[in-house]
Amino acid sequence: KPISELDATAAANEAASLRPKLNQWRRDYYDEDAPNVEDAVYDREYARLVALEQAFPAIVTPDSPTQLVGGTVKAGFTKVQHPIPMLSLGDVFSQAELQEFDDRLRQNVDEPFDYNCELKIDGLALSLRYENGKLVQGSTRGNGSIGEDITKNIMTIESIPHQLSRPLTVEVRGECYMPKAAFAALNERREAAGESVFANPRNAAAGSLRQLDPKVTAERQLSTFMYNVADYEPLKARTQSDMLTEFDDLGFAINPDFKVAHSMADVFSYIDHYQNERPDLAYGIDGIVIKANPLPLQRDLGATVKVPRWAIAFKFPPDEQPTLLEDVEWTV
Ligand SMILES: CC(C)(C)c1nc(N2CCN(c3ncccn3)CC2)c2cc(C(N)=O)c(N)nc2n1
Repeated sequence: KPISELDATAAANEAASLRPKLNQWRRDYYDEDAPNVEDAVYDREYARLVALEQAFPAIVTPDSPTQLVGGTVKAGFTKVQHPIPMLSLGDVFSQAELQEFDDRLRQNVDEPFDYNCELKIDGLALSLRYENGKLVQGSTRGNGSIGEDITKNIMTIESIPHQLSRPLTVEVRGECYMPKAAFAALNERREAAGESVFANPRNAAAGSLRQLDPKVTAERQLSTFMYNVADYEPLKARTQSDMLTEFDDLGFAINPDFKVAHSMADVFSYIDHYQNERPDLAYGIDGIVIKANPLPLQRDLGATVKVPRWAIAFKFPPDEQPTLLEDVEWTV
């Protein structure tokens, strides 16, 4: 009914029925990173509550989502356009398919080249923009072209430098993840507090990054491994492996387990090694990524609609049953 036809009691009753729904939807959206309702529905119901409370200020309650820190709950984060899109990755599921990727690629490239092998960290892709060496913006990958501005949240992540060792203007991309031990401890805390637990470290990282309140992000022990750049220009590196080393020099966290492969035999032994090593890693991985090592070759080969011709992910079978809390090595 139009607000003008309501009296204070009717308005208070309607508002009282809206609040728990909106609060639950918000928790699902921001904590679980698993929205249970379309943004449009959330926005419509939220707008109705705001209108009711504006028409009848006496019905406002402290737990109303309209009363949250920093004024009204924003229906979402500010959107960010990625000037250079964040690509997806093609994937293969067997060494035979990987060999086909290599055969196909070498048909189009006459000079020999190495691959750089990297662990495929199971987290959330993000992009960090620096101007003259100063961190100015952090954003999620989103759909590759439009992401969310999470600058305030990523400022709380220790492994993300606020100032680079050189005054570069560069946009660096990587993965934000939650280490397995931090994930287990967080779920233990949430379980003890009667809150819902996260299904896996990737959801926990996503939910922790997309918190409206940066103070919550700060206590979630997130970390990063950076692995790509929007534009190679500002860097000295001429290969993927040198770029990772240069990222380290600049102050970024990179995954140390990368390895240059001079043959597919090298790639296969890297895969076998980390397929065995996987349970002992401090963080989740869902495969490995192999990339043509020469950066000029990456540039020349470019990408198809959304995936680079010069890189492919080899996916492991889905993780075995998640580690039961009792089995986790507790780090005090
Ligand atoms: C720069 C390229 C495109 C080759 C690239 N893309 C990646 N990803 C793309 C797909 N991504 C994605 N995410 C969500 C939805 C669709 N695609 C998530 C990142 C990489 C991810 C990792 C990693 N996880 O450790 C890595 N070492 N290297 C990557 N390299």
